[in-house]
Amino acid sequence: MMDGLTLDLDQATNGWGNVCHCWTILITRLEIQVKSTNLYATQTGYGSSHPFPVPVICSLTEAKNRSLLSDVYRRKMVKEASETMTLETVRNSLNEQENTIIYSLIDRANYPLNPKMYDESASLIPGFDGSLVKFMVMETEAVHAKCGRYENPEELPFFPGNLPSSLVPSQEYPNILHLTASSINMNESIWDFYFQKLLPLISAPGEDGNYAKCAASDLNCLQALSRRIHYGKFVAEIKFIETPRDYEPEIRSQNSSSLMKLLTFEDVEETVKRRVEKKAAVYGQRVSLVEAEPGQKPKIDPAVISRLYDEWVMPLTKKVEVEYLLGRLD
Ligand SMILES: O=C(O)C(=O)C[C@]1(C(=O)O)C=C[C@@H](O)C=C1
Repeated sequence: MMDGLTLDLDQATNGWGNVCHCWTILITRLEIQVKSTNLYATQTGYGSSHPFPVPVICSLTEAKNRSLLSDVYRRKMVKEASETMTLETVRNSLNEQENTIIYSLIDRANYPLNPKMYDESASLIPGFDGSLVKFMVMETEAVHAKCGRYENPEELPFFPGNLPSSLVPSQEYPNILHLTASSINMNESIWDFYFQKLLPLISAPGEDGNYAKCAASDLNCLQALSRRIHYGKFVAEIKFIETPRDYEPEIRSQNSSSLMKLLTFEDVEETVKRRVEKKAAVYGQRVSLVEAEPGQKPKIDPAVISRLYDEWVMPLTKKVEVEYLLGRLD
């Protein structure tokens, strides 16, 4: 029997209380054992077992109100995630996310503008004070919240007020971000540019009344754009971790414009603009088994996608990066 600290299993394992046989996880320097209804934590690496230092357990429990087990496990995942994430891997993720954005916009371009859907005073939903699209987004976000969507640090709601809590068992996301990340939400700006600037550029004027599908398509576009832009938090974290000495003085002096300069790579931005334009041309092709008529237009104007990135997506991503860095040492 090892030396150790005995904790109530339910409290310690956050409801993983049905474990009834010996179960061991080895986490770098810590060995956690769950036996029957007790959890034992010891430091490993010494010939014999040593008690886990009580102050650490207390501070974790108090600070996070989470179990020792899941907290240590979370730290392990964070460590692994931050070891595997590099500027190259986060840029690869941004590259992948372009595909989702472009496909979603191509889908939205299948419908006309449908302006009535966005009219706050059209009263399309009895008893709801707002547009149909707002209703669709709010209701969908409520269902997604119940299914745990916003527990994921990559996902942010457009209407965060009064969202229901998650009903599903808590999922441990390998969140490498500093706590300041949770206070950054640019969705209001995304909502504004999407409806006011972008939508008129990708959809033809007119109404087809296909509101449910069209609003669902809007939501897909909004979510894809939001995820991409807020991914700037991860990009900023990696940049900070890779060269903290460059960033620390500017963060301490809260110098936003210097931070902006430090994190800007104009050559990368040019590559992104050219790449998304090319992707839009390829993904938006009309495929036919007979010879295509000459001069057929793609489903979406590739120049609009390049402009989307130039004027809105990349500037907002950088704004997220700056905001994140400003709070990175808090
Ligand atoms: O790749 C980076 O370094 C990023 O910060 C991402 C990003 C972008 O939004 O695509 C933003 C700023 C840089 O100037 C280049 C590209």
